[in-house]
Amino acid sequence: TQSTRPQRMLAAVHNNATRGDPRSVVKAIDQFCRQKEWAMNIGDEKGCILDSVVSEVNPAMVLELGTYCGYSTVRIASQLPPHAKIITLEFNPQNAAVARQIIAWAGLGEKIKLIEGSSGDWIPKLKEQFGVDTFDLVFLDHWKDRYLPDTKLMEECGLLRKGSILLADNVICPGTPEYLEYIRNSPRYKSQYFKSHLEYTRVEDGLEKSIFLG
Ligand SMILES: O=C(CSCCNC(=O)c1cc(-c2ccc(F)cc2)cc(O)c1O)c1ccc(O)c(O)c1
Ligand SMILES: [Mg+2]
Repeated sequence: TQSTRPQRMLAAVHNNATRGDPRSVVKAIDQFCRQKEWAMNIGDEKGCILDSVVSEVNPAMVLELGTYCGYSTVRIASQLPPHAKIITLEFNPQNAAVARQIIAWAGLGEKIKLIEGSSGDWIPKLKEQFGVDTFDLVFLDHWKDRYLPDTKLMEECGLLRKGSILLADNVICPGTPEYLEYIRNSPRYKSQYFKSHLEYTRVEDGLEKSIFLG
C-alpha cells in the first residue's frame, strides 16, 4: 500500500539521523523537505527564530498546538531546561503516530506529552487532566482559523499568566488575519512581527510573538 508523506519523512529520519540526537533529526527532516518533498514543518529559517524565542523565555511549561510530525516539538524540547515539559496537541491520528516515533528517535519522550484530539476539546481539560497551572510559552501552528478562538479559550481557562509568550507560525502564509487583528489591537498583548519565509520557499511568511500583559 502507498506510504504517506509523514511516513516517508519518518523513514528519512530513521535512515539519516542518529538515535538520541535531536539536532540530527531536525537536519534529516530539513534535508528531506528541501531535496525530496515539501512538508509543513516550521523549517530551518523560521526554526532559528523559534529557537531564539525558546532560549530567551527558558520555559518550564510549553503548549504546542499542531504537532504534525513533531519537527518543532523536537526543536523546542531539545532546548528545554531539565524538568521542563511540553504538551503538544495533534488532531490527525496518522500524523500523531509518526510524531511519536520521531520524538522517540530523538530521545525526547520524557519531556514531551503528545495528546491526540482537537485543541477546542482539550484546552479546557489541561488543568484538571495534567495538573497544568499556566504556560510560559504557547506555540500556535495548527488550523489557522483556530488561532483566535483558541487564544480566547486559553485566556478564559486561566492558562496564561502575566508574561506568558504566544508565538504564532504562518501569520502571512497561509495567514491568520483575524488573529493578527485581535492580538495587535488588544490592550492585553504586546506584539512583535518576525519577518521570514514560508518553510523551504522564498514566499514571505513570518512569526508573531505576543506577550500576555494579564
Ligand atoms: O493540516 C491540518 C490542520 S493542522 C496543520 C495546520 N498547519 C497548516 O495547515 C500549515 C499549512 C502551511 C501551508 C500549506 C500549503 C501552502 F501552499 C502554504 C502553506 C504551512 C504551515 O506552516 C502550516 O502550519 C489537518 C487537519 C486534519 C487532517 O485530517 C489533516 O490530515 C491535516
Ligand atoms: Mg506552520
